[in-house]
Amino acid sequence: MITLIKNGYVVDPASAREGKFDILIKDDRVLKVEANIKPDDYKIKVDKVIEAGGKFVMPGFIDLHVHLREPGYEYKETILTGSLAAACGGFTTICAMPNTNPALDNPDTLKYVFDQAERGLVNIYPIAAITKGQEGRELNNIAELVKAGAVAISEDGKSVMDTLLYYKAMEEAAKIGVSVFAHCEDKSLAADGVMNAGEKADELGLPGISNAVEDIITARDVLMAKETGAKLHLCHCSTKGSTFILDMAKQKGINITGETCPHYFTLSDKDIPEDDANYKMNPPLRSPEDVEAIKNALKNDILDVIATDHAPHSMEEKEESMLKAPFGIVGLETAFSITWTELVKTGILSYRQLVEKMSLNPAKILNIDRGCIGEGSVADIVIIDPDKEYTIDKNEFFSMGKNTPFHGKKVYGKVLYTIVSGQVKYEYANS
Ligand SMILES: NC(=O)N[C@@H](CC(=O)O)C(=O)O
Ligand SMILES: [Zn+2]
Repeated sequence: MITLIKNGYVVDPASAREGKFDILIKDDRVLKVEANIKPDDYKIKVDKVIEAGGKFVMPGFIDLHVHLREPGYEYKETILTGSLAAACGGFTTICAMPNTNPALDNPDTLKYVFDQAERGLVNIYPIAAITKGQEGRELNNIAELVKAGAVAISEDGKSVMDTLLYYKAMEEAAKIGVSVFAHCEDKSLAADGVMNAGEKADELGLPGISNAVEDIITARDVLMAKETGAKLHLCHCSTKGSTFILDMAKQKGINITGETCPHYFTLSDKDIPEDDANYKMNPPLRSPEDVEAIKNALKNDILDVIATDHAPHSMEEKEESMLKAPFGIVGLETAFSITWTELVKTGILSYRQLVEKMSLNPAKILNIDRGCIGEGSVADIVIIDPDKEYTIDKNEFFSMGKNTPFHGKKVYGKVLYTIVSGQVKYEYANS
């Protein structure tokens, strides 16, 4: 199968290519990237031509932080529906977090995820839990889980509060060379908080979560990464303090990367209109000052990754008050357009930086051969109309989760095609 993508504006930081190019794909691989490819010159018969007409062509996005809810919470999302949402959002690879039921803490459950993923539309890589049942008491056999296909280890949903246990996990991770994805939250300090501590929480009469809840564990985890030599990746950074710690750690040569999510550079706690659980996620929406710090850290490449933390829940669960509803919002189908609108169109990020943070850097962190459009690389590609304006409508999501604070938001940037291993897995109906 030979596919030719013609006249795309290619942005590929890995090869330092940016400009008008054609891309020739043979089966699952990129064969050639050149201006004005004439297949006849290579005596090649093209089966499919995609006329990109100047639209953006980028390496498929890679999401390091997705909750697929399977096994155990299929009423919220399944691996199949999550993968549909991913393809629609331009993601060709997603990482599944381990807080399922049972947790991804044993090879059999990992195998179950891989089996389900076969039916999915995109590449799905599981992240294994650090402790048995994510209960924070007993370490899993990390080597065995990595051998079974886990691309990273994480206790996401919570922190490993037992410092000695986490230290041992980091030592083991360092030995094996697998990344540790850290959800930084001091549970005792967070207490029963449901939103950012501050005026808005007071106004709504809701218990708050201070920045220190995140910053204290961020500092602890960074220090442990320094001592153990583990590769640490900070999940969903939301505070000014965490970006400061990340910056310092990088300056000291600690092996560390950091991610944030679109909601943390778009919304602050001031934007929460009322007690509405579509604005409830962990960590919470912070102050406008934190939002500015997150944007600056992205601009200055202190934050390396934009992930979604796609966390679907059922309508019934999210119709509850903020006190009762579970933490989390969906993000796979809105991440690109929000990032494009809020950061690229405003000049905060360049095209190159967007691709680095949504594709190349995640690939590097996972140590996988993706995130680029070089000759010989896997043909995971997304084609985007940067000028298409539309209104986010949760009812159009492929995801089973409709829990988003972005319903009704006007955005730019529509995914036209998502190509996984040379095959078109999603095509926008009106393109
Ligand atoms: N982020 C959230 O608010 N929720 C996540 C857990 C997590 O990523 O910490 C979930 O699993 O629902
Ligand atoms: Zn988390």
